[in-house]
Amino acid sequence: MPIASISLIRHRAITPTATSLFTSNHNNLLYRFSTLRCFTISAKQQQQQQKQNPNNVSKKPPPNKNLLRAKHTFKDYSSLAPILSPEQAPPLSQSQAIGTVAAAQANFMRVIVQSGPSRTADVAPPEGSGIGVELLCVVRAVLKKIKRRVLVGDKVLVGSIDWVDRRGMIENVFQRSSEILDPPVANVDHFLVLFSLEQPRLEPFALTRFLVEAESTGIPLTLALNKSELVDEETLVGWKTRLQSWGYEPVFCSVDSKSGLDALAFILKDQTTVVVGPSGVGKSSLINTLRSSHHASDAEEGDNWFDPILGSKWFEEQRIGEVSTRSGRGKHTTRHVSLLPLSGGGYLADTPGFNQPSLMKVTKQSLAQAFPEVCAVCETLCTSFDSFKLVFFFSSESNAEPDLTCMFQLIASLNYLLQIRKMLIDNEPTKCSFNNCLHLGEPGCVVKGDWERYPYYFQLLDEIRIREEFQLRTFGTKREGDVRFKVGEMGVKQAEPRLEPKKHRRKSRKSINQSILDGLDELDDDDNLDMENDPILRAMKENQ
Ligand SMILES: Nc1nc2c(ncn2[C@@H]2O[C@H](COP(=O)(O)OP(=O)(O)OP(=O)(O)O)[C@@H](O)[C@H]2O)c(=O)[nH]1
Ligand SMILES: [Zn+2]
Repeated sequence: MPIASISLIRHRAITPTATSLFTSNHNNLLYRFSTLRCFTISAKQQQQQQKQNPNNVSKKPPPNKNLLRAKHTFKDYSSLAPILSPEQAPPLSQSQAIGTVAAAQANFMRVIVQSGPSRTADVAPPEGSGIGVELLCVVRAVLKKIKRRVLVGDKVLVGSIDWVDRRGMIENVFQRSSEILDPPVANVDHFLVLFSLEQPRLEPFALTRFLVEAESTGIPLTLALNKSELVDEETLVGWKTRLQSWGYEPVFCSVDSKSGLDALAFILKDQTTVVVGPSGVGKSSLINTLRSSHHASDAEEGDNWFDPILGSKWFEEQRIGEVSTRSGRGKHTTRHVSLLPLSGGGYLADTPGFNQPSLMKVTKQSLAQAFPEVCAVCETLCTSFDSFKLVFFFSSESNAEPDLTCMFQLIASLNYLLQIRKMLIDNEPTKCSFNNCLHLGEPGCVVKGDWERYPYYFQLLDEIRIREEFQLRTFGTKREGDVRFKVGEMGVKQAEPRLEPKKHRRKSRKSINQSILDGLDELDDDDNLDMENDPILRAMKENQ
């Protein structure tokens, strides 16, 4: 604590705005050092600019001594920079490298580093060889203090690397392109929603739940149906037609008869894919088969694109569970997640034990957007709009003389599409008379109940409504993440801990779920609900 107080006093000399950034909260104080880092960077940049362009010297203000002193004072925190942007390539020392967190175990993270400065050839892979090295890393304590969480899938800056013992320390995290909660994985590019046609039998409502959960993240998904050898051709065709009407093109596969696996391997290449689906459908079996050299079509036999630590086992075969003969379900219980490197490039994450999508991120208003069949018209138009942009781009890039007639036609059509798009955006997400329409037969609603999954939509909407009402009572607002983002100095996005009122500790998910269940019981005998005006309750009554 004394160190923090001294820093605060010195910092007061810098600038009044910076002083106001400080609070007495110790966590916040630590976080603010990262803001301070921006000040010191800009002072350095100014100096560099002056060196490069000496004519400008007189126009620039003299270097602020206080800023330089601040830099000196906080040099111990020099690597606590703002979150790094994905394209950023910070200069690396001999003991630093950039890598991907592939697994988390207790206090250690396994990081596969790919890029780094030129290092001694016998301990580190040659630069540009494409071969990664596994390092066992701890997370720098100060990152934990400011709640800059490191997740599996994160791109990280590793420092203090001992290339012989394969140890290092995660010093900073790059900004994520995506983040999912169940299981917690960063930078996911793709979901593989895997179900089996039999053992356990494909259930349309369970499938809908998984699809809705995946759709709600906005991350692209592929739907694959395993154990296809257990059903006849007629069943396959039936499911294909049915799923097409939901807006999906399923990939049929069978780990046992090795069918459909090349198509899947092609789809998964060079992406970080999370495989989701109920227990017992064959997720682990599929992952093991796809990772075996037999199915890495582009990789040479035995070609391991990363060099594991001697004796480490986390990336080896996934455990395959038995299917319980009584329930037809799998028996997995472990809940941990690792990114398993695919030999041809990319990663796969298994999700054992994450068998019930929580739908925590789905709201009443966003639910309809997770059903592709509801906004099918909208999507077709948007897709044609995007391909149109592409055509336009190419024609203007070509070296040939521009064909004016063609160009005018293009512009006219572009205008037309823009108008349609505007119309759609104005009416998004529902195209109904009022934009918070829940499609439950409200006046002016264009979505009728004539689609197969309407009852599922209805059921999920009811579930989400109950949860939202409970959250509103309990937390006063809808729950959001524990970190909020602020655009700081130089437009850099920075994470800031979001503290719960009164308590500075986050409740465990288990206790939140438990309190939600308790609350739901209370809610059932509550008569304060607005029965008259609630569209879901009204529609339920009408459907009875
Ligand atoms: N008939 C048949 N059985 C399969 C196929 N693929 C996997 N299985 C079997 O299905 C059972 C469950 O497979 P797992 O890979 O453990 O399933 P999982 O989805 O990973 O299950 P959890 O780990 O519990 O989430 C195992 O007995 C597999 O041998 C297939 O294509 N056909
Ligand atoms: Zn509507």
